[in-house]
Amino acid sequence: MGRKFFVGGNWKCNGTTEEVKKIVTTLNEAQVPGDDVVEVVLSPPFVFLPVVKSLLRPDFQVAAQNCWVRKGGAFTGEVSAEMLVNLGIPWVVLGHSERRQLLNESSEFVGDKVAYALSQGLKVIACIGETLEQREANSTMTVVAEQTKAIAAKISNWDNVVLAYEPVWAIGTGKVATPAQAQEVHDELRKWIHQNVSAEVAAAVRIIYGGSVNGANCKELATQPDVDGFLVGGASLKPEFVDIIKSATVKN
Ligand SMILES: O=C(CO)COP(=O)(O)O
Repeated sequence: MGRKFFVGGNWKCNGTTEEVKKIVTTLNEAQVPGDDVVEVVLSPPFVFLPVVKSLLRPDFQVAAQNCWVRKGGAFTGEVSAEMLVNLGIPWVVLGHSERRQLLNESSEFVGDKVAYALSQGLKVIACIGETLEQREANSTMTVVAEQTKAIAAKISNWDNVVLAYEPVWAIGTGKVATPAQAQEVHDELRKWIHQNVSAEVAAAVRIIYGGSVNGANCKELATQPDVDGFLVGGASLKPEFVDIIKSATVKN
């Protein structure tokens, strides 16, 4: 059983209603492989989720960029997993490095969020990745294993999890990981999952790459055997996102 290619578009904290509608129109008109070949998930800011969901072609899905760690209640400014389910939002991005770094989300907190979101029926794009300092200190695998372990410790079913390897030094920098660098970490991560979770999960879980992916570099990255797709930031706001979706065809 092959792993279906996965392309996520993380719009981060960008967009106006007009811009959002324009991106959706471009994507709706694009000729791309069917959803039997590639799973496409767009992640607009919370406030645009309803409009994107209502206008978007039915073969594409939507994701929130975060949700609260437990059941909703007196948590001003937060959005709960239950609310996303109530709105028919199937996916959520959790543990993005921008939240880990700027908002001090710890690996344990991210693990708790992943577990709670899954328990409510959401599918999760769980992000991990090392900083430049950590890579230069040769601790890439230690870091991503620690981040993955904090998730593995809290969940027992990985069916609804996509793991996004996003090296922090490659995010928004134009400094994309080489295909060999991405493949090396994805391969190591799969081995870690084989040893620490199970052979079945290791074979089935999709590990996608994120960090300066664009229309020009996506194909070569996609040829790597353990790269099962992408989580795209900046380029997901541009028409070249269509080319990134089309890179799924290199797997077939
Ligand atoms: O953080 C990212 C996706 O979640 C990657 O962002 P860029 O593609 O802009 O580098």
